Amino acid sequence: MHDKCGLGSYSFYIHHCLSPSLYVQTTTKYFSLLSPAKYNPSENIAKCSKISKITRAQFSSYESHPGNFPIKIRIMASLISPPSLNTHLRETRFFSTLLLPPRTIQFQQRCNCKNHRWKTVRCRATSANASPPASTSLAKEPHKYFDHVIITVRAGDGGHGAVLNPRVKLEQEQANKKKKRSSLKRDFDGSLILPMGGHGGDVIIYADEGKDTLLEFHNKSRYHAKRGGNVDSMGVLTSMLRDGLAAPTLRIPVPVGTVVKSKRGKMLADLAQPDDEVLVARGGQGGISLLEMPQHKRKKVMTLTTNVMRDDSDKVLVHGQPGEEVKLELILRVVADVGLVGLPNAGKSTLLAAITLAKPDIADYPFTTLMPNLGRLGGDPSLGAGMYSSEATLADLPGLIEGAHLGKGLGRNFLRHLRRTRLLVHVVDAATENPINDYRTVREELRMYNPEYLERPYIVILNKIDLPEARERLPSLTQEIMRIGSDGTASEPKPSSEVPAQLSDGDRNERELEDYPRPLSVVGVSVLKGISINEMLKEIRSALRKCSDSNQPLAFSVPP
Ligand SMILES: Nc1nc2c(ncn2[C@@H]2O[C@H](COP(=O)(O)OP(=O)(O)OP(=O)(O)O)[C@@H](O)[C@H]2O)c(=O)[nH]1
Repeated sequence: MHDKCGLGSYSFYIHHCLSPSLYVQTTTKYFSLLSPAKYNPSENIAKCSKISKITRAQFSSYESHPGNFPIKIRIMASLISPPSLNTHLRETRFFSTLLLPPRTIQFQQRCNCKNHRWKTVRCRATSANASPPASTSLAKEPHKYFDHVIITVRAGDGGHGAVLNPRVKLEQEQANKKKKRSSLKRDFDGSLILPMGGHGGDVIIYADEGKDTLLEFHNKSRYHAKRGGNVDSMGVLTSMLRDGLAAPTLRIPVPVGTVVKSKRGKMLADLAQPDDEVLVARGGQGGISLLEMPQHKRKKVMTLTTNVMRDDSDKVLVHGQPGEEVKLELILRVVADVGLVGLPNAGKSTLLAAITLAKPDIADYPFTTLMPNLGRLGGDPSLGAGMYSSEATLADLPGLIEGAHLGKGLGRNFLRHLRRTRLLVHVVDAATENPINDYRTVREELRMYNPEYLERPYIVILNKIDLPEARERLPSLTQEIMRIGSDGTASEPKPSSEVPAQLSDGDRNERELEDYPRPLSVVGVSVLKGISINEMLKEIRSALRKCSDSNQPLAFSVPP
């Protein structure tokens, strides 16, 4: 609960299921101004009757998370049709203090039992701008939340124009005109250029290299840009009047590789490069200013300017336009050239730490890695100018186990992070009971997720050859792995875009692991003890160059 709440929007977390016929009954004298209001789910809006000075209040944004409480209802209170700008400002200040502080709120819900027609539901109120209570599961299980979130953004409303009284200004100006001197600016058609309310702030989402995950958006899922400034006037036309200040654009940073979708699933942008950005909500336009004239003077003044307010309906033009509000789905797809896959404990994180500056968690228990870790692999200086072609970003993904595609272990959601990779590095623990079986298990899980992954070029790293049982088996394991797969396509990988055209879905499902390409190479290493690391690096770099030569889809363009 937050003490500081002004005029604006509030979130009510209701720890009970609510029926659609919801009536609001509040306990504090402040909120009782809003009651009773009927929530209408079909329109998603409910208007309060005009009570006291609050002329409009509405429910908006009814969000229900299936099987997951609380239900969130936002109430917005605002004024309509202020008689003039000055009174509007006074009233806004008045309400800001009047609404302090809403503490508890009771909702009454229709009850099924005969004795009680109404059931009272007590709720907590927080400011919509403040963070909702931090979810414990978010802290305990970040891997479930780091790459997907739904947020709501609202652009700023336009600032209000002003209703101005020209008093003697226009007559004065007429006299000045005769002397060829004018203090008021005019448009080409002769109408006065009167000040406008400031434009509401837009909302932009941009890719920031400093961000890794979408976790913070689970704590704060609503973003509001500021509203434009009102025209600062005392209601009198002077040549000193200025436009209201435009509100700054609200820029929301997200990790590189974030896909922005509208709530209906329409793709808005793929922010795959640093500083890529997308405008997601436009701020409202500022209101215009008009001259207020008594009826008998109107005809005369309208010969001088068209900016004369004719009737009450013109007042709408003085109000700033509301800013757009949109619900967005953010999906993070890690941007990496190389994806490390393998069973838990195979040594993927140790490998990443050995060849890049990344510092992932390493431990001898499964699922140490909960979220993808990224590391940057430098180019090979011996290649001269071509060294940049072997630079790459490596992503260490959480381990896969048999049945991951059915949700076992950490599930298979991480596999979406392989989508942008152009090379896979399959790490196999060569010291286990049956490394070939382990290898097949992971390949099978990849196939179940997306058969296209098996057509990507890949190399196999047989790890832990410092251990005697692994060292002895290395030649036979290498041979056996090279036997699994078909010829040709691995050494000359086809662009992934070509593959769906060649194969129908039915064909893909019937294909065995043996029908997919063989690895480009199999290398035995010990990443912990530093055995054959250089040989492994050579293979990774040469595979990367082959991918570039064959125009594989790149995670992002390699620097020239
Ligand atoms: N003997 C030996 N142990 C290794 C080697 N590489 C890694 N290990 C050990 O294997 C264990 C697991 O290593 P990780 O790098 O955490 O394995 P991972 O594949 O990232 O595991 P998850 O995070 O569960 O996916 C750690 O105790 C490492 O010290 C190696 O070359 N030789």
